Amino acid sequence: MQPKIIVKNVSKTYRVYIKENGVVNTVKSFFKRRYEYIEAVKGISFTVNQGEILGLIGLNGAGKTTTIKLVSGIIKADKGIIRVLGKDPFLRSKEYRNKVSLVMGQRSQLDPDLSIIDSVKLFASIYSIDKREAILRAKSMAEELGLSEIDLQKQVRTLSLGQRMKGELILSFLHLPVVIFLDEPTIGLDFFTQRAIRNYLKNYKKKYNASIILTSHYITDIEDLCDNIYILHKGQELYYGTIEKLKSMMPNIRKVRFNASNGAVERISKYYKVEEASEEQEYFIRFSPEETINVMRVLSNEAEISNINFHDDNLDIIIESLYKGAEK
Ligand SMILES: Nc1ncnc2c1ncn2[C@@H]1O[C@H](COP(=O)(O)OP(=O)(O)OP(=O)(O)O)[C@@H](O)[C@H]1O
Repeated sequence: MQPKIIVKNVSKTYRVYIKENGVVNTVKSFFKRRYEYIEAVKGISFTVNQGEILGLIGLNGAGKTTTIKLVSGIIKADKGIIRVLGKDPFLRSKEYRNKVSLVMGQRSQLDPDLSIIDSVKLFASIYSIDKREAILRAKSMAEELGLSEIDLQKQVRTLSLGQRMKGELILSFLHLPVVIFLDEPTIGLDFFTQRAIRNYLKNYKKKYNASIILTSHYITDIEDLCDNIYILHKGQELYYGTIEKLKSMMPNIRKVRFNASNGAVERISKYYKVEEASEEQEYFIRFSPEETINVMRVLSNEAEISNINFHDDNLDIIIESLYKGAEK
């Protein structure tokens, strides 16, 4: 069977107008505009089969949202081929729109003045779904997501972020799409809401054999949901394949995170490369499992350590190492 989503050698460059400072320069730029070119995505290729979830991973600005916009047909690629359900998504035919859905975690389709159920009724008429059937679907989806009947009736602007996101999903899945694009669907949500959304997506994929592309900065989303991952770095492919293959490709890495004084860090640095963590006075060392005893010895000899934490070769450590390798 043909993959439901095909992306072949796709590139996208944005042209940004450079605004000059000062009156003279503004007048000059009226005649000769200066532009900067941002190569957001460079020659990316992947496919998504029926019943598959592909996770798009990358640092801020890596090109994830651009990729989602290209594949969903919001913007046009400069180069390459994109096919979704055999069609060019940029043409956005009615048939295509009826089978596809796009959820952007940071942009809402819900009208803040209406309730979720009112929006559901509106969407039902747009997608020509029987109103009663749409309400039944919405209620059953709400139950699965842990959203109460009362929440469905409340004005959207009074709902919490998590409740709104659940409403967003109900609306986006109402027409039972078979291809779904999700850009950071769990952003800013608490642990329980994230889990409810993950379970919902997993069940939906299974029930409707849907093909899904998802971006997320949360490694749990990626590990829990994705059959394949595509790691983007500066608009290009850094890795494409399963999580298991990625783990088997990388040397076994462990990481210890600890708090220590500056003096202690200096002493430990004689033995191991100490890296700064995001929090103040927090540091970490990467090492192979065979070195564990030695690392513990160095740390206990050289410093008064508070708050020590060991991690095994978690996916986040592996991906971080990949990024570091790409920077060398
Ligand atoms: N409409 C636009 N015009 C100009 N440049 C853009 C536009 N959209 C994105 N970019 C640039 O393209 C690059 C990729 O951006 P993109 O939003 O795709 O990254 P991302 O991986 O989704 O980032 P984040 O994780 O921060 O959301 C960035 O340098 C960004 O500034």
